[in-house]
Amino acid sequence: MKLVGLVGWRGMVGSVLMQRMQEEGDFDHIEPVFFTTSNPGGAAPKMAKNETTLKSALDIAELAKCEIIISCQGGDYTTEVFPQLRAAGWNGYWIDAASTLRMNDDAVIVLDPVNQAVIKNAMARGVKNYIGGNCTVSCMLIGLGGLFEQGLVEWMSSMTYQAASGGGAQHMRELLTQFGTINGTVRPLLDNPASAILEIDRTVLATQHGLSPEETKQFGVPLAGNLIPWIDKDLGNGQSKEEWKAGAETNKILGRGAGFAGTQPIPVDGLCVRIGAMRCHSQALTIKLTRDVPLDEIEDIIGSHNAWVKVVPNTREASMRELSPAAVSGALGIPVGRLRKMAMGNDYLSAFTVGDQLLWGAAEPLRRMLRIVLDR
Ligand SMILES: NC(=O)C1=CN([C@@H]2O[C@H](COP(=O)(O)OP(=O)(O)OC[C@H]3O[C@@H](n4cnc5c(N)ncnc54)[C@H](OP(=O)(O)O)[C@@H]3O)[C@@H](O)[C@H]2O)C=CC1
Ligand SMILES: N[C@@H](CC(=O)OP(=O)(O)O)C(=O)O
Repeated sequence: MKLVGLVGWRGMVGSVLMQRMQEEGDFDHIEPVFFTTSNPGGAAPKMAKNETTLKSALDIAELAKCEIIISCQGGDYTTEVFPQLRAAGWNGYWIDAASTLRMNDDAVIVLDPVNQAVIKNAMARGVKNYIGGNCTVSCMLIGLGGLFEQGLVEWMSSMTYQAASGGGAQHMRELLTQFGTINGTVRPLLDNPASAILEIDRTVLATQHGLSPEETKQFGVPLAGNLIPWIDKDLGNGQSKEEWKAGAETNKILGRGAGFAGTQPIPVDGLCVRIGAMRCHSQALTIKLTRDVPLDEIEDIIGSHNAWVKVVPNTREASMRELSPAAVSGALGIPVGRLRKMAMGNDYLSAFTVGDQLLWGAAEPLRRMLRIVLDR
């Protein structure tokens, strides 16, 4: 059995990956070696077989024994360790959740229900670096992959509603702490049915403005009862890095644009907004179709693309029940709804989609890439 190094397995993304690997029986097919940056020599988790102690994730010689390494440890780790490993002559498969290597020429962004051909082609060429995509992009493509596959997207605008988990575990905790503080200050008023709603509102606002530096350490500003219309770095041209990824990564996943001779990129752009959801990213999409296709055909194309996408009828009841973070959290299904032709013309389509950003947005594409490598 192949030695598979697992780095970052106890973090938030890593824990979801471990859970999915157990559910799918992936450990039956590998000899796992668990690495750590903080506790070398400690006990490996129960999925360990022969190697029951944790190895140092900075030990290049130990890492190099593995034929495949999966890292969910983060970008700083990849930046530090990956070049050293390759410099030491390691020629194994590197499968990574971090964005560090995504746009490199010798790396493929993996989302096999959408770009299996790109992955297979790269494997045939000897490419060894397979990187999970940005969570918003991956969830969008599992939902709308059918339209891209059929060449129906001329351009797309995505307006996102991204969960706290995108920032990491501490961000989720901070969101809940803020909700708790705010609730605490208005609790007596809420308990009194005769209290004035404007007083409650004033108290909430004063509490948001008065949150301590400790309570806004991760986001920098309140997120509870609020939103933040900027995610990731400022690129200096008015666009956030998260917004740039939508176009850059979508096209790379699809095998279009720069690096893919004879293809033109599909413009994908919009605004990325952080909201107070826990772990599901949602997005409202405006899609300019390359031609006017009847709505029932569009629903068929979207719904039949893969096993996880589900078309939600464009009704109030179905949208409220099936098209929300609370409905989708913890599951692999990607609902797509609010499908309708827009006032701008019959070749303008609206859509809304929601995805668990820790599953299709992070862990699942890596897990499936491991199986592709094992099955090759
Ligand atoms: N968060 C997200 O939504 C997404 C993240 N990613 C990528 O995945 C990387 C990892 O993200 P994420 O899982 O959120 O990071 P975490 O902060 O949850 O975990 C990263 C590492 O922190 C260490 N750690 C320290 N304290 C703890 C603790 N109390 N519990 C668990 N681990 C701890 C662990 O390393 P050790 O065991 O060595 O101490 C762990 O592997 C990101 O940097 C990013 O590159 C990709 C897509 C989405
Ligand atoms: N930036 C995403 C999470 C993430 O980790 O993205 P990436 O893998 O592209 O760095 C968010 O904040 O929601």
